[in-house]
Amino acid sequence: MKKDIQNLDDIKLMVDTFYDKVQNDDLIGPIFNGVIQNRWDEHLEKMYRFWQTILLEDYTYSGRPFPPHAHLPVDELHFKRWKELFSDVVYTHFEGKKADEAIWRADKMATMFLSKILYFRENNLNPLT
Ligand code: HEM
Repeated sequence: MKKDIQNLDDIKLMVDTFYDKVQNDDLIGPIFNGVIQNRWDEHLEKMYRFWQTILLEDYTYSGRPFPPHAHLPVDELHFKRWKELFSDVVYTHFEGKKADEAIWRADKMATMFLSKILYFRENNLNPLT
């Protein structure tokens, strides 16, 4: 039986495994690598803090998640792939309430990011002003 996500080591395993898959994905990998380039360590650190805040209620993240996504060349297909990779990774390693919550939260944020991106794009508005 698998365990649930319980501590920072679990978060690191989830984040490292997920972004490893992301970097090697033919659809979304190039988008991430194009923006992040040689700053992967910094991005991973930030994502540990993000998930630690959400799932462990240890408030180490204080950024604004949406702005870096505002102008990315992405649509529904990219978010679908992101969610597939994420739930594969989470359920490969974990099971339980926190694992389910991670998927649920990611799904809500993906829906929100995509609807904002499309709204601003379709209406020719700048999401960052
Ligand atoms: C196809 C979908 C996605 C793409 C291509 C994408 C790409 C990126 C990129 C390029 C960055 C900026 C890295 C940097 O310059 O430092 C970033 C940051 C981030 N992403 Fe995503 N992302 C996607 C979906 C998501 C989803 C669904 C979530 C929610 C769980 C998420 C959460 C975050 C967070 C929290 C940050 C850090 C924001 C900050 O700077 O504080 N992303 N993402």
